[in-house]
Amino acid sequence: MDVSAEKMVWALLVLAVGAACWTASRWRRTKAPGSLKPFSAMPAPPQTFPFGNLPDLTKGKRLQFHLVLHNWALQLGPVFRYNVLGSWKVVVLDPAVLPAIIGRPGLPKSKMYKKFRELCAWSDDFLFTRLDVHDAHWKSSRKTLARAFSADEIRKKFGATTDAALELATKLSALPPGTAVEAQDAMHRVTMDVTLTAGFGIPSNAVALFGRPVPVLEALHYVYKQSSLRVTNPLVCLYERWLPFLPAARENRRRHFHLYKMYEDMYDQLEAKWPVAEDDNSMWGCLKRIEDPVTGKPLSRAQLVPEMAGIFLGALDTTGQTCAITLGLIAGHPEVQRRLAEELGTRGLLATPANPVPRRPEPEDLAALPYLEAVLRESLRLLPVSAVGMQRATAAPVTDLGGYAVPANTDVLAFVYGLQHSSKYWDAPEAFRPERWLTPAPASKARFNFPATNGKAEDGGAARSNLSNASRSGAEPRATKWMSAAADAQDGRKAAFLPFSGGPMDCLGQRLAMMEAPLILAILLGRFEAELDESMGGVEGMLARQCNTFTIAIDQGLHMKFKPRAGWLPEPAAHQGLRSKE
Ligand code: HEM
Repeated sequence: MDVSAEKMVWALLVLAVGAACWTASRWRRTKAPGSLKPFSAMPAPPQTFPFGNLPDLTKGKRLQFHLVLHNWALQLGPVFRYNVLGSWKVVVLDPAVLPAIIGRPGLPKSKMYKKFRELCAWSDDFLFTRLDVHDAHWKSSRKTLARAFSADEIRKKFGATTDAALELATKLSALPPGTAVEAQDAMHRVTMDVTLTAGFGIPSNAVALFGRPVPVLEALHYVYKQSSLRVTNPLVCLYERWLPFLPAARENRRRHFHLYKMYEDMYDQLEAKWPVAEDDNSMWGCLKRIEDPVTGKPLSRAQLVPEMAGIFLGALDTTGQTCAITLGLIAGHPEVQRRLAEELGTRGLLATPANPVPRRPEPEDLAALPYLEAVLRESLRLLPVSAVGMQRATAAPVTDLGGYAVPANTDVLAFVYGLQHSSKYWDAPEAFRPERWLTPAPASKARFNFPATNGKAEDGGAARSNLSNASRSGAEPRATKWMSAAADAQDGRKAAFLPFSGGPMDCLGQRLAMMEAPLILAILLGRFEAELDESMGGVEGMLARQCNTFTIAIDQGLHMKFKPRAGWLPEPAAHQGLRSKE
């Protein structure tokens, strides 16, 4: 055979193999309904008539829905279903199946949101707005908002975050020795100040009011808790709908309207005071530039208030809880705290008698704190704020989920807590071991890093996010990359770590979160030794009180003491952000 004929044979062979792979993958995607196992064959926990599994889900005083699901997953495997009031829900924690839920094209989120809204909201509510990739409005909004999360924009928020954390440090240092502080509340104040002042240009003084109530936070937390309660137990909202004059129903309605009113006020302040310049890529600037995909015009007030509320909601508790929980875990593991202090010391960020006023951190410091990064990752693995995970609903009558046919309109859950606690992917999954993130992958591979991009548009989400780089890198579109990482199911760090979700709808603010959280932690831990208050019963006591109130939280408070480090001279508060009247 001459050379050209041989080349031809090889080319044909390659084409034939390519065609076979393509056909096989098409066949897999369009597998005939008959080749799927029936929905009834999917494992399920035993039910109690007539409420299905409701008694299990509502048992006990705490909202520990994620722990009930985890327990079922241990018994039933990575794809199972449970029943509440006659309606089936599917739970998935198999990385190979997750792309069919949250990858592209994935399942629509809007159907699930519609149900959620019916359960939890009292009007055409402002709480949940961002729908799904099948929605032209979502596309237009995500693309425009991405500029607000570019590396340049995140760098701009570094100063405001530093100010807010330093101001909190000053407040903590003024407390009488041994005072216990509710760490979740303290952290929410910091993230609220950062989001409002640096994100929207709205004056905020939640940290300055430390020790006194902040109405927005109180309203938000009430609404979160009540909404989580109603999702776990839909009977609550049924009887409230039928008996709206009940005191509990009236209180819930009142708080919802209070929160909506606050959002409206916030919008009015912005509209009146902050006209948006062409190059304004603040959150408010980007929101104002979103165009209605149907009319091509900027969004109306009625469309923008929910968008603004969505960002506010996405930014506050998620990062605040992550910081608080990480502090709690560090306080409960003195050896981790010691090692962190050493690392901060190498950068001049630790208060000591020889360094009484640690310098202000610079953006570049974060990339040089690999152990802090490992601690944060481990905290996001052990207690991910979105513990229950990503909820979607099937659109088509038969969807292939792990080989099972799932009927249309079924709720499906990509169960993050179960995935991140699976012994299939993690050694000793219940242990807090930051070291698992240090080897064998060098810490330099993924880090807190937001290089200047000179205004180039980019998605602030996973494409270039720090934590998710473990599973995504290079130029490949992120959904594809993430899916192939999911297929590489042996390394938990690649396949089974989704605190910010995955696929096209992943967290838009993750890069901001991964600037805020380590910076706040570095500032506080450089100045204080964190301790759990005796009332917590140690780290075991803290973990036993984990609950779900929209984000994961520690029920009845995460009470901690912050002992100033020897030699530290507290800096005067240098809050340079916008202040509102106290
Ligand atoms: C540690 C902190 C955070 C965690 C763990 C977290 C986690 C998540 C998760 C799990 C989702 C759901 C994605 C899905 O449904 O597939 C999400 C969505 C979102 N997050 Fe975050 N988040 C955090 C911080 C933030 C911050 C600081 C912002 C800033 C505004 C933010 C903005 C958003 C937005 C806008 C979405 C909706 C994305 C979309 O629909 O396209 N998040 N986040």
